[in-house]
Amino acid sequence: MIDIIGAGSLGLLFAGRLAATGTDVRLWTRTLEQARSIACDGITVFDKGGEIAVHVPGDTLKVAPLADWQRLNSHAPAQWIFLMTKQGAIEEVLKQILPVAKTERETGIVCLQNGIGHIERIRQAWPEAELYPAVTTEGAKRQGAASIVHAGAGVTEIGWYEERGKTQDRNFKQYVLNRLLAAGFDVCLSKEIENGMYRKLLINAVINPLTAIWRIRNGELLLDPVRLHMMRKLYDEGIQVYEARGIRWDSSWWDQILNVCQATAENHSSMLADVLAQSMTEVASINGQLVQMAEQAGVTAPTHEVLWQLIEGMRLKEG
Ligand SMILES: NC(=O)C1=CN([C@@H]2O[C@H](COP(=O)(O)OP(=O)(O)OC[C@H]3O[C@@H](n4cnc5c(N)ncnc54)[C@H](OP(=O)(O)O)[C@@H]3O)[C@@H](O)[C@H]2O)C=CC1
Ligand SMILES: CC(C)(CO)C(=O)C(=O)O
Repeated sequence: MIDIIGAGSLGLLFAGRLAATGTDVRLWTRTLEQARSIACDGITVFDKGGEIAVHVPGDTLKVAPLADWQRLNSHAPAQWIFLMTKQGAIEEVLKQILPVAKTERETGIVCLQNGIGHIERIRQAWPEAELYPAVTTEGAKRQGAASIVHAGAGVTEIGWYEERGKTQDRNFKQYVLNRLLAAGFDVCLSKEIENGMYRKLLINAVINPLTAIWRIRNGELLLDPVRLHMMRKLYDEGIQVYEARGIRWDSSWWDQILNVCQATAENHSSMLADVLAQSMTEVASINGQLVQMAEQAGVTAPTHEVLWQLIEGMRLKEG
Protein backbone atom coordinates (compact mmCIF):
# COMPACT_ATOMS: atom_id res chain seq x y z
CA MET A 1 0.00 0.00 0.00
CA ILE A 2 1.14 3.56 -0.73
CA ASP A 3 0.07 6.43 1.53
CA ILE A 4 -0.15 9.76 -0.27
CA ILE A 5 -0.18 12.77 2.04
CA GLY A 6 -1.56 15.91 0.39
CA ALA A 7 -4.38 15.74 -2.14
CA GLY A 8 -3.35 18.74 -4.19
CA SER A 9 -2.19 18.89 -7.80
CA LEU A 10 0.58 16.31 -7.56
CA GLY A 11 -1.11 14.18 -4.89
CA LEU A 12 -4.29 13.74 -6.96
CA LEU A 13 -2.25 12.97 -10.09
CA PHE A 14 -0.24 10.23 -8.40
CA ALA A 15 -3.15 8.86 -6.36
CA GLY A 16 -5.44 8.81 -9.41
CA ARG A 17 -3.02 7.08 -11.73
CA LEU A 18 -1.73 4.61 -9.16
CA ALA A 19 -5.24 3.67 -8.02
CA ALA A 20 -6.45 3.36 -11.63
CA THR A 21 -3.73 0.80 -12.31
CA GLY A 22 -4.49 -1.35 -9.31
CA THR A 23 -2.23 -0.02 -6.57
CA ASP A 24 -3.67 0.03 -3.09
CA VAL A 25 -3.54 3.76 -2.26
CA ARG A 26 -4.57 5.65 0.85
CA LEU A 27 -4.99 9.38 0.23
CA TRP A 28 -4.71 11.82 3.13
CA THR A 29 -6.25 15.28 2.88
CA ARG A 30 -5.95 18.29 5.15
CA THR A 31 -9.69 18.76 5.52
CA LEU A 32 -12.60 16.41 6.16
CA GLU A 33 -14.52 18.35 3.52
CA GLN A 34 -12.05 17.43 0.76
CA ALA A 35 -11.92 13.79 1.89
CA ARG A 36 -15.73 13.67 1.60
CA SER A 37 -15.67 15.26 -1.88
CA ILE A 38 -13.13 12.72 -3.12
CA ALA A 39 -15.01 9.81 -1.54
CA CYS A 40 -18.13 11.02 -3.35
CA ASP A 41 -16.78 12.17 -6.75
CA GLY A 42 -13.66 10.00 -7.07
CA ILE A 43 -10.53 11.41 -8.69
CA THR A 44 -10.57 12.79 -12.22
CA VAL A 45 -7.43 13.58 -14.17
CA PHE A 46 -8.00 15.68 -17.28
CA ASP A 47 -5.48 15.97 -20.07
CA LYS A 48 -4.38 19.31 -21.51
CA GLY A 49 -7.17 19.22 -24.07
CA GLY A 50 -9.85 18.86 -21.37
CA GLU A 51 -10.53 15.16 -22.03
CA ILE A 52 -10.78 12.74 -19.11
CA ALA A 53 -7.52 10.79 -18.95
CA VAL A 54 -8.24 8.90 -15.73
CA HIS A 55 -11.27 8.55 -13.52
CA VAL A 56 -11.30 6.53 -10.32
CA PRO A 57 -14.72 6.14 -8.67
CA GLY A 58 -14.92 7.38 -5.09
CA ASP A 59 -16.23 4.12 -3.66
CA THR A 60 -13.04 2.35 -4.74
CA LEU A 61 -10.77 4.84 -2.95
CA LYS A 62 -9.42 4.99 0.57
CA VAL A 63 -9.39 8.64 1.57
CA ALA A 64 -9.32 10.33 4.97
CA PRO A 65 -8.28 13.56 6.64
CA LEU A 66 -4.78 13.41 8.13
CA ALA A 67 -6.30 14.04 11.56
CA ASP A 68 -7.47 10.38 11.38
CA TRP A 69 -3.92 9.09 10.83
CA GLN A 70 -3.46 7.95 14.40
CA ARG A 71 -6.74 6.02 14.50
CA LEU A 72 -6.42 4.38 11.06
CA ASN A 73 -2.73 3.61 11.27
CA SER A 74 -3.06 1.42 14.31
CA HIS A 75 -4.88 -1.09 12.04
CA ALA A 76 -2.66 -0.71 8.94
CA PRO A 77 0.67 1.01 9.51
CA ALA A 78 2.10 2.99 6.62
CA GLN A 79 5.13 1.52 4.93
CA TRP A 80 5.50 3.82 1.93
CA ILE A 81 4.60 7.48 2.15
CA PHE A 82 4.55 9.91 -0.76
CA LEU A 83 4.79 13.34 0.82
CA MET A 84 2.98 15.68 -1.55
CA THR A 85 2.34 18.83 0.39
CA LYS A 86 4.18 22.07 -0.17
CA GLN A 87 7.30 22.81 1.87
CA GLY A 88 5.39 25.04 4.28
CA ALA A 89 3.09 22.21 5.43
CA ILE A 90 5.78 19.66 6.29
CA GLU A 91 6.12 20.55 9.98
CA GLU A 92 2.37 20.33 10.46
CA VAL A 93 2.23 16.95 8.70
CA LEU A 94 5.07 15.57 10.80
CA LYS A 95 3.35 16.78 13.94
CA GLN A 96 0.24 14.87 12.92
CA ILE A 97 1.87 11.60 11.87
CA LEU A 98 4.97 11.29 14.03
CA PRO A 99 3.46 10.19 17.32
CA VAL A 100 2.26 7.01 15.59
CA ALA A 101 4.67 6.71 12.69
CA LYS A 102 7.80 6.78 14.82
CA THR A 103 6.78 3.65 16.63
CA GLU A 104 6.18 1.77 13.39
CA ARG A 105 8.63 -0.39 11.53
CA GLU A 106 10.88 1.27 8.91
CA THR A 107 8.94 3.65 6.75
CA GLY A 108 10.09 4.90 3.34
CA ILE A 109 9.15 8.48 2.42
CA VAL A 110 9.32 9.78 -1.14
CA CYS A 111 9.65 13.58 -0.98
CA LEU A 112 8.61 15.46 -4.10
CA GLN A 113 8.91 19.06 -2.96
CA ASN A 114 10.52 21.81 -5.00
CA GLY A 115 13.24 23.76 -3.22
CA ILE A 116 15.66 22.44 -0.62
CA GLY A 117 15.94 22.18 3.15
CA HIS A 118 13.02 19.78 3.64
CA ILE A 119 15.08 16.58 3.55
CA GLU A 120 17.23 17.75 6.47
CA ARG A 121 14.14 18.89 8.41
CA ILE A 122 12.39 15.55 7.95
CA ARG A 123 15.54 13.59 8.75
CA GLN A 124 15.98 15.54 11.96
CA ALA A 125 12.37 14.98 13.04
CA TRP A 126 12.29 11.33 12.01
CA PRO A 127 15.80 9.83 11.85
CA GLU A 128 14.49 6.25 11.54
CA ALA A 129 12.66 6.90 8.25
CA GLU A 130 14.27 6.04 4.91
CA LEU A 131 14.07 9.16 2.77
CA TYR A 132 13.84 9.12 -1.00
CA PRO A 133 14.29 12.72 -2.23
CA ALA A 134 12.73 13.15 -5.66
CA VAL A 135 12.58 15.75 -8.41
CA THR A 136 9.77 15.79 -10.93
CA THR A 137 9.03 17.71 -14.08
CA GLU A 138 5.42 16.48 -14.17
CA GLY A 139 3.07 19.43 -14.47
CA ALA A 140 -0.26 19.18 -12.66
CA LYS A 141 -2.77 21.87 -11.80
CA ARG A 142 -5.61 21.45 -9.36
CA GLN A 143 -9.09 22.24 -10.68
CA GLY A 144 -11.36 21.38 -7.81
CA ALA A 145 -11.46 19.26 -4.68
CA ALA A 146 -11.18 16.03 -6.65
CA SER A 147 -9.86 16.90 -10.09
CA ILE A 148 -6.68 18.11 -11.75
CA VAL A 149 -5.37 18.90 -15.21
CA HIS A 150 -2.24 17.02 -16.16
CA ALA A 151 -0.70 19.94 -18.02
CA GLY A 152 2.51 18.19 -19.02
CA ALA A 153 4.02 14.74 -18.65
CA GLY A 154 7.51 14.80 -17.19
CA VAL A 155 10.21 12.70 -15.66
CA THR A 156 10.49 11.83 -11.98
CA GLU A 157 13.96 11.14 -10.62
CA ILE A 158 14.11 9.39 -7.26
CA GLY A 159 17.26 9.43 -5.13
CA TRP A 160 18.95 6.12 -4.81
CA TYR A 161 21.84 5.41 -2.48
CA GLU A 162 23.33 2.09 -3.55
CA GLU A 163 25.53 1.88 -0.49
CA ARG A 164 22.54 1.70 1.87
CA GLY A 165 21.77 -1.78 0.56
CA LYS A 166 18.85 -2.14 2.94
CA THR A 167 15.91 -4.48 2.64
CA GLN A 168 13.75 -1.39 2.47
CA ASP A 169 15.56 -0.33 -0.71
CA ARG A 170 15.06 -3.74 -2.31
CA ASN A 171 11.36 -3.56 -1.48
CA PHE A 172 11.23 -0.08 -2.93
CA LYS A 173 12.51 -1.36 -6.27
CA GLN A 174 10.24 -4.38 -6.25
CA TYR A 175 7.09 -2.61 -5.16
CA VAL A 176 7.06 1.21 -5.37
CA LEU A 177 9.12 1.59 -8.53
CA ASN A 178 7.16 -1.11 -10.32
CA ARG A 179 3.82 0.39 -9.28
CA LEU A 180 4.89 3.82 -10.57
CA LEU A 181 6.03 2.35 -13.89
CA ALA A 182 2.80 0.36 -14.18
CA ALA A 183 0.87 3.59 -13.66
CA GLY A 184 2.69 5.07 -16.67
CA PHE A 185 5.02 7.43 -14.82
CA ASP A 186 8.41 8.02 -16.41
CA VAL A 187 10.51 7.30 -13.33
CA CYS A 188 14.19 6.69 -12.89
CA LEU A 189 16.43 6.09 -9.92
CA SER A 190 19.24 8.60 -9.61
CA LYS A 191 22.50 8.30 -7.73
CA GLU A 192 22.95 12.03 -8.26
CA ILE A 193 19.69 13.31 -6.86
CA GLU A 194 21.38 16.17 -5.01
CA ASN A 195 22.66 17.50 -8.29
CA GLY A 196 19.17 17.12 -9.75
CA MET A 197 17.74 19.04 -6.79
CA TYR A 198 20.25 21.88 -7.22
CA ARG A 199 19.48 22.06 -10.94
CA LYS A 200 15.74 22.25 -10.23
CA LEU A 201 16.40 24.75 -7.43
CA LEU A 202 18.11 27.09 -9.86
CA ILE A 203 15.36 26.68 -12.47
CA ASN A 204 12.72 27.58 -9.86
CA ALA A 205 14.85 30.35 -8.33
CA VAL A 206 15.08 32.08 -11.72
CA ILE A 207 11.59 31.54 -13.14
CA ASN A 208 9.26 31.54 -10.14
CA PRO A 209 9.94 34.86 -8.37
CA LEU A 210 10.06 36.90 -11.59
CA THR A 211 6.80 35.47 -12.92
CA ALA A 212 5.25 36.08 -9.48
CA ILE A 213 6.42 39.70 -9.27
CA TRP A 214 5.50 40.58 -12.85
CA ARG A 215 2.38 38.37 -12.85
CA ILE A 216 3.24 36.85 -16.19
CA ARG A 217 3.17 33.37 -17.68
CA ASN A 218 6.46 31.45 -17.90
CA GLY A 219 6.83 32.04 -21.63
CA GLU A 220 6.46 35.79 -21.25
CA LEU A 221 9.83 35.93 -19.47
CA LEU A 222 11.49 35.31 -22.82
CA LEU A 223 9.80 38.16 -24.65
CA ASP A 224 11.66 41.12 -23.22
CA PRO A 225 15.39 41.95 -22.86
CA VAL A 226 14.88 43.43 -19.38
CA ARG A 227 13.24 40.21 -18.19
CA LEU A 228 16.00 38.11 -19.74
CA HIS A 229 18.61 40.34 -18.08
CA MET A 230 17.02 39.74 -14.66
CA MET A 231 16.85 36.00 -15.30
CA ARG A 232 20.55 35.98 -16.17
CA LYS A 233 21.39 38.00 -13.07
CA LEU A 234 19.60 35.48 -10.84
CA TYR A 235 21.24 32.62 -12.69
CA ASP A 236 24.76 34.09 -12.37
CA GLU A 237 24.27 34.79 -8.66
CA GLY A 238 23.04 31.24 -8.16
CA ILE A 239 26.04 29.78 -9.98
CA GLN A 240 28.35 31.92 -7.87
CA VAL A 241 26.79 30.42 -4.76
CA TYR A 242 27.18 26.89 -6.16
CA GLU A 243 30.83 27.62 -7.01
CA ALA A 244 31.46 28.92 -3.48
CA ARG A 245 29.82 25.83 -1.99
CA GLY A 246 31.63 23.40 -4.29
CA ILE A 247 28.36 22.26 -5.88
CA ARG A 248 28.77 20.76 -9.32
CA TRP A 249 26.90 22.65 -12.03
CA ASP A 250 26.69 22.53 -15.78
CA SER A 251 26.76 25.36 -18.30
CA SER A 252 23.79 23.73 -20.06
CA TRP A 253 21.57 24.72 -17.10
CA TRP A 254 21.02 28.23 -18.53
CA ASP A 255 19.62 26.76 -21.76
CA GLN A 256 17.54 24.33 -19.71
CA ILE A 257 15.93 27.29 -17.92
CA LEU A 258 15.09 28.94 -21.24
CA ASN A 259 13.71 25.60 -22.50
CA VAL A 260 11.50 25.19 -19.42
CA CYS A 261 10.05 28.68 -20.08
CA GLN A 262 9.38 27.67 -23.65
CA ALA A 263 7.93 24.26 -22.81
CA THR A 264 5.66 25.71 -20.11
CA ALA A 265 5.06 29.02 -21.92
CA GLU A 266 1.31 29.10 -21.23
CA ASN A 267 1.59 28.09 -17.54
CA HIS A 268 1.54 30.16 -14.41
CA SER A 269 4.48 29.18 -12.23
CA SER A 270 3.51 27.67 -8.88
CA MET A 271 4.73 30.83 -7.14
CA LEU A 272 2.56 33.08 -9.26
CA ALA A 273 -0.39 30.77 -8.61
CA ASP A 274 0.24 31.00 -4.85
CA VAL A 275 0.59 34.79 -4.96
CA LEU A 276 -2.66 35.12 -6.91
CA ALA A 277 -4.39 32.87 -4.38
CA GLN A 278 -2.80 34.83 -1.50
CA SER A 279 -1.33 31.54 -0.25
CA MET A 280 2.04 30.95 1.29
CA THR A 281 4.66 30.52 -1.44
CA GLU A 282 7.75 28.29 -1.44
CA VAL A 283 10.08 31.30 -1.92
CA ALA A 284 11.81 30.70 1.43
CA SER A 285 12.73 27.15 0.35
CA ILE A 286 13.91 28.35 -3.06
CA ASN A 287 15.45 31.85 -3.17
CA GLY A 288 15.65 32.02 0.64
CA GLN A 289 17.70 28.82 0.72
CA LEU A 290 20.07 30.16 -1.92
CA VAL A 291 20.61 33.29 0.18
CA GLN A 292 21.38 31.18 3.24
CA MET A 293 23.76 29.00 1.25
CA ALA A 294 25.50 32.18 0.06
CA GLU A 295 25.85 33.50 3.62
CA GLN A 296 27.32 30.22 4.83
CA ALA A 297 29.89 30.35 2.02
CA GLY A 298 30.82 34.01 2.61
CA VAL A 299 29.33 35.32 -0.64
CA THR A 300 26.12 37.23 -1.35
CA ALA A 301 23.05 36.71 -3.51
CA PRO A 302 21.46 40.17 -3.31
CA THR A 303 18.92 39.82 -6.13
CA HIS A 304 17.62 36.56 -4.69
CA GLU A 305 17.42 38.21 -1.27
CA VAL A 306 15.38 41.18 -2.51
CA LEU A 307 12.96 38.95 -4.42
CA TRP A 308 12.62 36.62 -1.43
CA GLN A 309 11.64 39.52 0.84
CA LEU A 310 9.33 41.14 -1.75
CA ILE A 311 7.44 37.90 -2.26
CA GLU A 312 7.27 37.03 1.44
CA GLY A 313 5.72 40.46 2.02
CA MET A 314 3.02 39.88 -0.57
CA ARG A 315 1.29 37.16 1.39
CA LEU A 316 0.17 39.50 4.14
CA LYS A 317 -3.51 40.03 3.47
CA GLU A 318 -4.66 43.61 3.71
CA GLY A 319 -7.37 44.95 5.99
N1 LIG B 1 2.11 20.71 -9.24
C1 LIG B 1 3.18 20.37 -9.92
O1 LIG B 1 3.09 20.16 -11.13
C2 LIG B 1 4.51 20.21 -9.25
C3 LIG B 1 4.67 20.38 -7.89
N2 LIG B 1 5.92 20.18 -7.31
C4 LIG B 1 6.10 20.33 -5.89
O2 LIG B 1 5.27 19.38 -5.23
C5 LIG B 1 4.80 19.91 -3.97
C6 LIG B 1 3.27 19.84 -3.97
O3 LIG B 1 2.84 20.70 -5.01
P1 LIG B 1 1.33 20.80 -5.48
O4 LIG B 1 0.70 19.47 -5.50
O5 LIG B 1 1.34 21.59 -6.71
O6 LIG B 1 0.70 21.67 -4.30
P2 LIG B 1 -0.83 21.85 -3.91
O7 LIG B 1 -0.91 23.11 -3.13
O8 LIG B 1 -1.69 21.69 -5.11
O9 LIG B 1 -1.09 20.61 -2.96
C7 LIG B 1 -0.63 20.52 -1.67
C8 LIG B 1 -1.67 19.77 -0.88
O10 LIG B 1 -1.18 19.56 0.44
C9 LIG B 1 -2.30 19.65 1.29
N3 LIG B 1 -1.92 19.87 2.68
C10 LIG B 1 -1.45 20.98 3.28
N4 LIG B 1 -1.28 20.78 4.60
C11 LIG B 1 -1.66 19.50 4.84
C12 LIG B 1 -1.76 18.70 6.00
N5 LIG B 1 -1.39 19.16 7.21
N6 LIG B 1 -2.23 17.44 5.89
C13 LIG B 1 -2.61 16.94 4.69
N7 LIG B 1 -2.56 17.64 3.54
C14 LIG B 1 -2.08 18.91 3.63
C15 LIG B 1 -3.08 20.83 0.74
O11 LIG B 1 -4.39 20.82 1.24
P3 LIG B 1 -5.31 22.16 1.18
O12 LIG B 1 -5.49 22.45 -0.28
O13 LIG B 1 -6.54 21.74 1.87
O14 LIG B 1 -4.55 23.23 1.88
C16 LIG B 1 -3.00 20.53 -0.75
O15 LIG B 1 -4.05 19.71 -1.16
C17 LIG B 1 5.35 21.34 -3.89
O16 LIG B 1 6.53 21.35 -3.14
C18 LIG B 1 5.67 21.69 -5.34
O17 LIG B 1 6.71 22.64 -5.47
C19 LIG B 1 7.00 19.83 -8.05
C20 LIG B 1 6.90 19.68 -9.40
C21 LIG B 1 5.66 19.85 -10.11
C1 LIG C 1 9.33 24.50 -13.70
C2 LIG C 1 8.25 25.43 -13.18
C3 LIG C 1 8.76 26.84 -13.16
C4 LIG C 1 7.12 25.30 -14.15
O1 LIG C 1 6.12 26.22 -13.96
C5 LIG C 1 7.87 24.98 -11.79
O2 LIG C 1 8.37 23.98 -11.30
C6 LIG C 1 6.95 25.75 -10.92
O3 LIG C 1 6.10 26.48 -11.42
O4 LIG C 1 7.10 25.63 -9.70
